Amino acid sequence: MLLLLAAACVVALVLLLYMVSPLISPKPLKLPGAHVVVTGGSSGIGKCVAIECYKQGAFITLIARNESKLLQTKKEIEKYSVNDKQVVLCISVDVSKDYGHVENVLKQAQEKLGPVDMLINCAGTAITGKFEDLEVSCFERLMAVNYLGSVYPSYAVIATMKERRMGRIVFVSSQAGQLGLFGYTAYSPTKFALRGFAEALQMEVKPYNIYVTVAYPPDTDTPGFAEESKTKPLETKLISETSSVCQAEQVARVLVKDAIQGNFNSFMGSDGYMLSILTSGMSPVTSITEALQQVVCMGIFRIIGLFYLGSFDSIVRRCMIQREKSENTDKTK
Ligand SMILES: NC(=O)C1=CN([C@@H]2O[C@H](COP(=O)(O)OP(=O)(O)OC[C@H]3O[C@@H](n4cnc5c(N)ncnc54)[C@H](OP(=O)(O)O)[C@@H]3O)[C@@H](O)[C@H]2O)C=CC1
Ligand SMILES: CCCCCCCCCCCCCCCC(=O)[C@@H](N)CO
Repeated sequence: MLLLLAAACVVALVLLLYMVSPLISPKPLKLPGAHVVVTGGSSGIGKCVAIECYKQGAFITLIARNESKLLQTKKEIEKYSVNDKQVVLCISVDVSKDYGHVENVLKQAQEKLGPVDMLINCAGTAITGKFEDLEVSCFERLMAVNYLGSVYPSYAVIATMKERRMGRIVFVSSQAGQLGLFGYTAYSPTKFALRGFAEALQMEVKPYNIYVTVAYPPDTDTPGFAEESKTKPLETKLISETSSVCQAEQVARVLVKDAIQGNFNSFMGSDGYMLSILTSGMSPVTSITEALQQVVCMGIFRIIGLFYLGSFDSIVRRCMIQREKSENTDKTK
């Protein structure tokens, strides 16, 4: 009897250890003196992320295509220096085209500023429209920029990070990478893809003390967002209004904090919180409180989510009826 009890205790202890081991929080990354690479660093969220890291004492490499925009942003960032050693390096490259090119420029950056401590994959773009209205080439282009454009820089830095047994890699997904919405047939899959990639990569690199973060920002006031809004279908606009437009500085602050702490999930606001719990699936956890919240809240958030889905369906239906009506009146004219 005693033996049985002892065996049960051992089994319980082993099970507990298995459950708790993935919950151990990593040691925060120290930003002062660190080398942070930000792709898409010349505009919007990427620019604010670069400023946030620079303010905390990091050395920055900005990556984007347009050189004059890069130089202008470099000047802007340099206003926030906290010591006279800090450097902002600019590199013009398309992250989505040629892997060899991306590898070369990252090698150059590491020769100048040392090995990369944190890579933030922010380069990306959105095209919205009804499925049949989008050109087929959009699907390839968005996958290339948003997905492969994050894989290539990560591939170029991972070996050194593993050797050094430290590092952070951040992927900027989107709330549209947590649920598919009207108008986002080309964009959403690229952001979902980042999540799958990040989960697989995190499992590989965790024993090397490298932590991966996926950020899911809501609509954010940036030049990219302004551009996207010009051609957005009415349905997408109305559905998106469910959650408010954020400031890029705010998104950047949260993202950098989560990346430093090594949190897998980075979200903002109350719907961001609900979505992240609801879509946590088999993604890694980085704290016991996070795990508990997922276990307790998932069911109730699903119920709330069903109301959201109902309202989205009704928006789409109303827009369709409206459109058909106006088409009919056009015909009778
Ligand atoms: N704004 C929003 O509402 C949201 C945005 N996001 C995501 O956040 C990221 C940043 O968005 P946002 O700040 O709005 O975008 P912006 O359009 O304002 O900035 C995009 C940046 O990426 C660079 N970039 C674009 N394509 C490439 C490329 N092929 N190679 C290298 N650099 C490139 C741009 O520079 P250049 O053109 O000179 O190359 C620019 O620096 C994107 O991944 C976006 O999907 C996620 C959720 C919401
Ligand atoms: C319990 C569940 C709550 C669910 C709330 C859902 C709210 C949905 C709003 C979706 C907004 C879409 C953001 C896309 C942003 C983006 O990536 C583009 N702007 C890129 O430029």
